[in-house]
Amino acid sequence: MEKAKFGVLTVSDRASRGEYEDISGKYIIEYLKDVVTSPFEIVYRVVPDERDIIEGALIHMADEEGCCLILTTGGTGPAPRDVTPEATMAVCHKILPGFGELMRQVSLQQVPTAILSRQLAGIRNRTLIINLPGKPQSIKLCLDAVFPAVPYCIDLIGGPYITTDENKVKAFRPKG
Ligand SMILES: Nc1ncnc2c1ncn2[C@@H]1O[C@H](COP(=O)(O)OP(=O)(O)OP(=O)(O)O)[C@@H](O)[C@H]1O
Ligand SMILES: Nc1nc2c(c(=O)[nH]1)N[C@H]1C(S)=C(S)[C@@H](COP(=O)(O)O)O[C@H]1N2
Repeated sequence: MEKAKFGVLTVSDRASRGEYEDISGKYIIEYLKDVVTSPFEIVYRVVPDERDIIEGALIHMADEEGCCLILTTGGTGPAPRDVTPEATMAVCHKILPGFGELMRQVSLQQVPTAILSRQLAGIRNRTLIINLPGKPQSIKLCLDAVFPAVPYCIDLIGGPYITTDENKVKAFRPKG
């Protein structure tokens, strides 16, 4: 079975400077280890809220490392330095609006300020990129909502066959 590579990109000025621990990126890694049962390795990076650096990291993870999936956390809000969606849009060839719509919908049940997140998802060649908010408590909620569709999306872009622990996330493949 082909070993998948998953990119985890934390976008945070303060975490990148070491002013606080990157809890969100670590939660994402724990989530993947908990849920995904097919073989994979993680490519992990923490970068500041700088559009060029975020784009460079996304392109490196997609084109050089060959990640089939990149999960970003942070920088999706309306503050002047929040530019993760712009960087994601710039490197993607297709946008998948359903991911952001669903994640905001489930997040709204947790906090009314979920509408402030401009998080989106898109495809760069054979890589699916998904933005998650920076708040650690948003990670599981957002991933639980969208992850059932992630393995099939990776099938459709020609990536490795991803399987999950069905007790945690039931991957849905329309063609069975
Ligand atoms: N990677 C992370 N690990 C732990 N907590 C985080 C992380 N990213 C964000 N947070 C928390 O969520 C809050 C809102 O996230 P947001 O991405 O807007 O951060 P921010 O205030 O712009 O921080 P930064 O200066 O690090 O970019 C932060 O103030 C912080 O408490
Ligand atoms: N599930 C969930 N979504 C959430 C939040 C949250 O606490 N939980 N915080 C919101 C807030 S307050 C902001 S400003 C935006 C953007 O956060 P970011 O800049 O850290 O990505 O995400 C929103 N989405």
